Amino acid sequence: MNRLGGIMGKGLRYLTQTEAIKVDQELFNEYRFSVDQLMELAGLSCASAIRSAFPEATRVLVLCGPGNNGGDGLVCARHLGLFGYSPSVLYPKQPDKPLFANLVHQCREMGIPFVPVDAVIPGEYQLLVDALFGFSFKPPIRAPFGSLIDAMAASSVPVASVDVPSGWDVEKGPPEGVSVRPKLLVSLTAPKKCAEFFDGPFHFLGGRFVPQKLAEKYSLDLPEYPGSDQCVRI
Ligand SMILES: NC(=O)C1=CN([C@@H]2O[C@H](COP(=O)(O)OP(=O)(O)OC[C@H]3O[C@@H](n4cnc5c(N)ncnc54)[C@H](O)[C@@H]3O)[C@@H](O)[C@H]2O)[C@H](O)CC1
Ligand SMILES: [K+]
Repeated sequence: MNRLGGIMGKGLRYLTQTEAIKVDQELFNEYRFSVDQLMELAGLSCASAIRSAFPEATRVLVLCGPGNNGGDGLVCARHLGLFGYSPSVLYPKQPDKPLFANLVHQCREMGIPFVPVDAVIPGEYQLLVDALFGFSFKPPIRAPFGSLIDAMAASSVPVASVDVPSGWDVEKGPPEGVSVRPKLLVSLTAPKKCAEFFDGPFHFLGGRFVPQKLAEKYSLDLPEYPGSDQCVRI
């Protein structure tokens, strides 16, 4: 156990950006998972970690980016709704692909509001879910995301980051100056190198879909997930 009650993996490995992309590609190509399958489990694990870390929050704003990290955010929003939270989604750049259009449709049909894009995040939320960028992010940030990341960084509302705190270099961590400082980080599959700079109280591992053979190939040495839980505190 670590000082905050989490389970320490013996030698939990922190992945480089290249390794994270390679593991992801192997899941799709060698193991023939579809992106929908993995995204569903990734987003569910994020919602589960949020339920563990922030059981009292009700109004949650999920900020979704243009890639699969944003897709995880949409799935997470849907599960947060099912868990009894009141999520809203901010989704400035919606890709023109059926996967994302379907996730948006599901959220809308389940009564989840999509809020207009605004650089100012109103104080009516109790939690911000940062699903803007994950392991494919390459600085510098392009519009309109810079102002959103600045607004998140300046907000007094706690932030829960999906996989990588947005705006952070995937390996080198937070940029100089003001940056997003999440209270909760949900590392998916395995933590990325930037997670070594995470200093918030809650670090969870999620994305419980990694085949043993793949974990061994990359020496991931993942901690055991308790029972049927979708996430584990690390
Ligand atoms: N194996 C797993 O663990 C799985 C993780 N999942 C999630 O997928 C993301 C990675 O998704 P990907 O689509 O590869 O990338 P991102 O979402 O990080 O972003 C790509 C998106 O962002 C744009 N972009 C990149 N850099 C910038 C920039 N500087 N400014 C503006 N925009 C930028 C780029 O053009 C793309 O549009 C991973 O982290 C997990 O969250 C899967 O859901 C399941 C498998
Ligand atoms: K993120």
